[in-house]
Amino acid sequence: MLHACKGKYPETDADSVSDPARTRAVVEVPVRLADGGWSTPKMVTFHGLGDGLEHIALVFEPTAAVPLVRLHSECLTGDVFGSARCDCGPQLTESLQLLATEGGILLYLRQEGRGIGLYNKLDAYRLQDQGLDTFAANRELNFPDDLRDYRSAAQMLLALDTPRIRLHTNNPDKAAQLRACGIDIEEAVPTGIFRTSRNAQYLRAKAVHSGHTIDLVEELI
Ligand SMILES: Nc1nc2c(ncn2[C@@H]2O[C@H](COP(=O)(O)OP(=O)(O)OP(=O)(O)O)[C@@H](O)[C@H]2O)c(=O)[nH]1
Ligand SMILES: [Zn+2]
Repeated sequence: MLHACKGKYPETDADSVSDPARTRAVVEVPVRLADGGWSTPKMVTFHGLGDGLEHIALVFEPTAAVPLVRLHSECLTGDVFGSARCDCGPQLTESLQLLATEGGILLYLRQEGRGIGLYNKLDAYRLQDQGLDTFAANRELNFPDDLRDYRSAAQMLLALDTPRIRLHTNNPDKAAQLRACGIDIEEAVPTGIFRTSRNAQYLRAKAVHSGHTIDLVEELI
């Protein structure tokens, strides 16, 4: 049973999520890995996710008793086109390789632009090109710093019978929100730091404004 958690913005989203979700379909999808090999995780869809979005899980078996789990928020520019403005592409590549090697679950969450959507993210990029950092650009567009709410992720984990996890992230908000929804996080396993001259300011802003565990290497910034 899902812990009744209020989510991040209870004032605008009054329903607490306490209803369980259930899996809908399971299909095998062969995916190409960074090392040139292949893996065939199970792609899982769901009924009853609270936010109504088409999130998917990729389950790499065999999973450990306490599996490694990556919550990856959608980034069309980085994940699909390899944009160097952020670190999303390399993080996705890293997590797929790791999960294929040791087993675990990737939740691919349809939270483009930290929840503001693709067009708004591209508007925010234009403001960043004028000098605002990624969080100030959100605020200039009248959005909060980060709109993501992970209640559906908690529902997905419980539907997969995975209430206890090791979470692959540098983002403390992901762990805090999952815990508030009753997910037991045994350990936060940090992701790699994929810093380049093009994304250094983006990584710096994440460390400074949202507490990501990313070392600041000032000479690159
Ligand atoms: N609003 C906004 N969103 C961005 C920007 N750059 C990347 N994103 C989004 O940020 C999110 C990054 O997702 P993740 O990599 O899962 O999350 P994270 O907060 O970086 O945390 P970890 O990678 O788990 O440490 C994606 O939804 C991207 O689309 C930006 O400049 N503005
Ligand atoms: Zn990105």
